[in-house]
Amino acid sequence: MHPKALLDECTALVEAVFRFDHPADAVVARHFRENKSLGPRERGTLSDTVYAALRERLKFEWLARSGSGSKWRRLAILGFSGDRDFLKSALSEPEKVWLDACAKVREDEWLAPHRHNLPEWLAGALREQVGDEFDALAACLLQPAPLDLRINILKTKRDDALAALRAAGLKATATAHSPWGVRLEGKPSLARLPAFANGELEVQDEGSQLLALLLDAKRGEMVVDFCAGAGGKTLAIGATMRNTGRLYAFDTSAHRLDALKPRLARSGLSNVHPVAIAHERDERIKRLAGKIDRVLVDAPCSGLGTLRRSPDLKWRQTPQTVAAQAALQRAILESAARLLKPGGRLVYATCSLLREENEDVVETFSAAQPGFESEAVAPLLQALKVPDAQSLCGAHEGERFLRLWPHRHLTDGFFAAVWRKKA
Ligand SMILES: C[S@@+](CC[C@H](N)C(=O)[O-])C[C@H]1O[C@@H](n2cnc3c(N)ncnc32)[C@H](O)[C@@H]1O
Repeated sequence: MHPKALLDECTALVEAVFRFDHPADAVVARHFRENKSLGPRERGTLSDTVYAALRERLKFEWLARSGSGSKWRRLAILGFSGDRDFLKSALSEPEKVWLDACAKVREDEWLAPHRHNLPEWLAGALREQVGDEFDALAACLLQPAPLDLRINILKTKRDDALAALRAAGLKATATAHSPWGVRLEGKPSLARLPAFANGELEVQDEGSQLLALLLDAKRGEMVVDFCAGAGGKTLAIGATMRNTGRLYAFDTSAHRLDALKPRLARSGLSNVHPVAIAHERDERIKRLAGKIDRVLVDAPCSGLGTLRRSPDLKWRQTPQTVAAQAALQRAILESAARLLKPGGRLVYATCSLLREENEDVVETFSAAQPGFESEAVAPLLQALKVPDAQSLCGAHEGERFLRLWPHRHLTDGFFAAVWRKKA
């Protein structure tokens, strides 16, 4: 594509994504569907440019106050991910002069928001939690996430998977904490690998793998994945159950559960039962009350632990949306808890970094439910032979909760708490 046409296309996509009426990945995917002639390299430039503009929005908007042309074009120029000379061949002379001036702004001229690129309410909440580590956390959230895979333990061993990936020319290493994880360098295309087609590998962040591990579901048990979505954790849990027992995958989105079906077929699991529920108090849940050994509540949340992958969330979430999520999280947790039999394990998890969706929800539940005993996470992970389990649980919280931070653990941000239902 001609440089001028590609920059125009980037500008249009930046404008569409910055309406923030839909998730950025959905807007980008729709643009690609509607423009089938775009090649892989052009698609790469378009999505990288849009994501760069989302990540560094405050810095770019500040720079874009000078210059000419539409704001969206200036953001697209600043975020443009392709070759510099290629970009310059699409620019007018005044734009080239402006871009050179932008490159000369010194580090000490930036104000704090231009460095952290977070809305003030979120920067304040994170600073309160991590203190001196705030700059490291903010810098980490501006980087793209690595590509993690989970091996299907029903079909392969990690060493064999690593050897196969390396033989295919990929740079693959074992993840530091998850026993099932493989981290890949770069953004290789995975579709062509036979190990994907035959269900030996799935894409899943290392942190997400640790949540499924923490449930510790066993052979022959009755287990519920209450907010299963497209089944990232369901697949891992089904494999730990060695394809025995019964694993219900509940979700209010039938659409998301539909996306689980081809993944299930690839995985070789036949113990999973997807069930679309109307809401968390659905009749079908009541029928299973008191019969379940383990329940995972991977609650709908702000997703602010995944900003490396979904930087639009920091602009789409507000204190009001977070408060609404927290209310829903409390309702789901309370309802899901009714499923457990005495001695059963309840795991509450989010991919949020905010106390309001994590510790606060947990404290409210514990106070209202004396029949549930809180269990410290670090010893549970140690028993599961997770290396450095204590370091994943945050010294300040007395190792009670899993607390994964992108800058500390190089995973997405995750939280988990565990209870045992008293006999
Ligand atoms: C964090 S996502 C789940 C991700 C999934 N567990 C995975 O590992 O891929 C939260 C899910 O909760 C679902 N959800 C929202 N409200 C719900 C409710 N009231 N009851 C059950 N699930 C709900 C959403 O549709 C969404 O799929």
